[in-house]
Amino acid sequence: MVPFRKMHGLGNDFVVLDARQAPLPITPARAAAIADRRFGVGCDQLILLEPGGEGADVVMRIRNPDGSEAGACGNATRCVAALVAGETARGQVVVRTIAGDLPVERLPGEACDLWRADMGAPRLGWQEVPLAAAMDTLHLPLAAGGVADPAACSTGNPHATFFVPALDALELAAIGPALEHDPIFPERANIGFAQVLDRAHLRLAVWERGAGLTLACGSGACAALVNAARRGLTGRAATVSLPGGDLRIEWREDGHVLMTGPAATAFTGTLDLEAYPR
Ligand SMILES: N[C@H](CCC[C@H](N)C(=O)O)C(=O)O
Repeated sequence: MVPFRKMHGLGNDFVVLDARQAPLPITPARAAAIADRRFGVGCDQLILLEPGGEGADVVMRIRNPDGSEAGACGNATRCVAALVAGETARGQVVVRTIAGDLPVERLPGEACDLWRADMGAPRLGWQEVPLAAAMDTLHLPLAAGGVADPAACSTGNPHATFFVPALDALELAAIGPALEHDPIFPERANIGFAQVLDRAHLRLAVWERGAGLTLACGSGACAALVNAARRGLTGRAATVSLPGGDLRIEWREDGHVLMTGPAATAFTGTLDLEAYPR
């Protein structure tokens, strides 16, 4: 039996497995089976912890419920930092991902601690998102289901942000899949739908690559603020209100994006890996 920790960031939920002491055989098929909400434990992403090494406290690998690996997961970054900080009683944790090292700082709070992750600088070039051809990443020639003209960037994973007048008027589950899989995104993309409430407040819902609609998407909130600021719709800092709650996002003058929000453990348990497909 293998212990796991069920965590979430604003309801974007994770099964966290710990392979820091010994490797765990987690194939894409096994990750998908564990993430299944009926036949497995159920989660938006499966998070595998590996030993950190020089300059990082922990390595965080990220698998979507379809088994695909992602380079970033903002909400899980805060959760993993909270888990490691709880073990070490330190207020700073460096989480290493395949897209880079993310320093996270604990912000002690009355009701609950908040965690501020430095998600690094967004990648704004078409090849960095990536997109299928050279184009202006501020205005993509893409439209579907009543939305059009998104901006795109990478925050360690690919994001497109559509700016819409009324989020509630959209059937996101109807239009998300086709946009996620549009050939303009050679690695697919996370699709954000953002409503600008004022220059310091966005509403956002995200159809996540490999996962579908989630209650929150940390990297998507970072991408939405960056894309909004690039278009002059907001300043360089805003509250991003997602269905699961609020994140504070700041695109610092040095180019780094800071994401501040909560992290929580819902429960712990054990699972029999051999009961899941290899
Ligand atoms: N579905 C995303 C990974 C999870 C991102 C999200 N849960 C977050 O908090 O950033 C992708 O394939 O790039």
